This record gives sequence, structure tokens and C-alpha cells, in this order.
Amino acid sequence: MGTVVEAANKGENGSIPEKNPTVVFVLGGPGSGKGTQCANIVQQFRYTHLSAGDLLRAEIKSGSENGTMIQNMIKEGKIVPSEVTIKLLQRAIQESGNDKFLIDGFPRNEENRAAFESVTGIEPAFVLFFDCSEEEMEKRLLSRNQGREDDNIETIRKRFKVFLESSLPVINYYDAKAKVRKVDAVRPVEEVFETVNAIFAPKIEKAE
Ligand SMILES: Nc1ncnc2c1ncn2[C@@H]1O[C@H](COP(=O)(O)OP(=O)(O)O)[C@@H](O)[C@H]1O
Ligand SMILES: Nc1ccn([C@H]2C[C@H](O)[C@@H](COP(=O)(O)OP(=O)(O)O)O2)c(=O)n1
Ligand SMILES: [Mg+2]
Repeated sequence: MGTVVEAANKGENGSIPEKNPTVVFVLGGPGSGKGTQCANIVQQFRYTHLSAGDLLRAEIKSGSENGTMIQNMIKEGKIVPSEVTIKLLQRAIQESGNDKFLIDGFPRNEENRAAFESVTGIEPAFVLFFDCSEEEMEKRLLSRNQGREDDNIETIRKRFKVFLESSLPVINYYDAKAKVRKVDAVRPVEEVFETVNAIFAPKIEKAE
């Protein structure tokens, strides 16, 4: 027989529920500066940065059975089925040992969003949205120089279309729930980070 406290701490099926992690979704068009700003946030606050795109690219490199499918979809600017991406995110969450995550570039469509919510039961604390013009994003992507197969003008145009048609509705969904923190991302990196910093600073204590 367990104590009352033990009983209260157990889930309905008797398992001990894991502590709910804090998740911030970091969204914005391709080249809006998600990865750049996530690196800054990690330096200042106790977060683990999980880039869905980086996890998918690592999966291609690892020689996984899904590698070719992922590679073809990325080259076409298409969004990989959530089943694949969510497994990678879950594994990275478990391996991190942290309980605060910046999930960068996910959810990118309604299917990503709904599946993540039902599989993990996690609701984001808020959504950081980098609002940037296509003109500026195109310029940045064409000079990113990371050797990415999708940073060519043909794929970039496809990615912009997918962003408008599939990813913006996810941002609107969270906006209707008052969860979106919109940041003007056209400005220089340091200025964008000043705004980002002000969003995180009151909520999360600084790492020493
Ligand atoms: N505010 C900014 N002003 C100018 N260039 C930027 C800015 N933020 C990021 N960049 C550059 O633009 C490119 C895309 O940034 P990145 O962080 O990879 O964006 P995302 O992850 O949203 O695609 C990179 O080469 C990066 O150095
Ligand atoms: N949730 C996601 C995130 C990325 N992808 C795929 C499709 C995207 O065009 C590529 C690249 O994503 P990534 O976030 O690295 O790209 P950007 O940083 O926005 O330029 O990965 C996906 O299929 N599903
Ligand atoms: Mg990125």
C-alpha cells in the first residue's frame, strides 16, 4: 500500500508521470534567423536547442533506412511525415537530460502540430515567431554557405510556398490561443536578440 502522497503522484495507470518539460516552438520562414537566435538563447538561458531540420539532416547522414526519403523531400522543400520527425525529437529530448527545449522549425504544418500534441501531450509555453520578408530571407539563404542542397533558388521558392500554405496556418493557430511572440526579424542579429532576450528574461532565470 502506498501513501496518499505516493498515490497522488502516480498517473491513472499507476505509472509515475514524467515532469512536463518546457517547450518553446521557434518558427519563421526559411532564413528568418531561427538557428542563429536559438544559439544566442542557449548561451543566455538554460535551454537545449533541437532543430528539426538538423535532426533530419543527421538522420540522412547516419545511413538510416529513411535517409533517401528524407533527402528527396528536403530537396523538394516538402515536409517530412511527422512520424519520422517526432521520433527524432523524442529521442533528442530523452537524451538531453534537460527539461527546457527550443524546438526550431517544428511544427511546420497542421499534421506536425496535431501529431506532436497527441503523441507527447506537450503544449508549448509559447511560440517565438521570426517575421521576415521573403526578399531578406532569400538574400540570407543564398549566402548561407553551409553546403545545403536546399539553399538554391529553385528549392527556396518551393520552401517559401510551403511556408505560406502550410506553416503560417500553424502560427495563426497558436496566435488564436495568444501564444505567439512575434519578433521583427529583418533587423541585424544583435537587435533581433535584444527583443528575444526581453521575451525570455522575465520568465526564465539566467544561467550562471
Ligand atoms: N538578423 C540577421 N541579419 C542578417 N543575417 C542573418 C540574420 N540572422 C541570421 N542571418 C544569417 O542568415 C542565414 C540564415 O540564418 P539561420 O539562422 O540559418 O535561419 P533559419 O534557421 O531560420 O533558416 C545565416 O547565414 C545567418 O548567418
Ligand atoms: N518539421 C520539419 C522541419 C524541417 N523539415 C525539412 C523540410 C525543410 O525544408 C528542411 C529544412 O528545415 P530547416 O528548419 O533546417 O530549414 P530552415 O532553417 O528554415 O532554412 O527540413 C521537415 O520536413 N519537417
Ligand atoms: Mg535553421
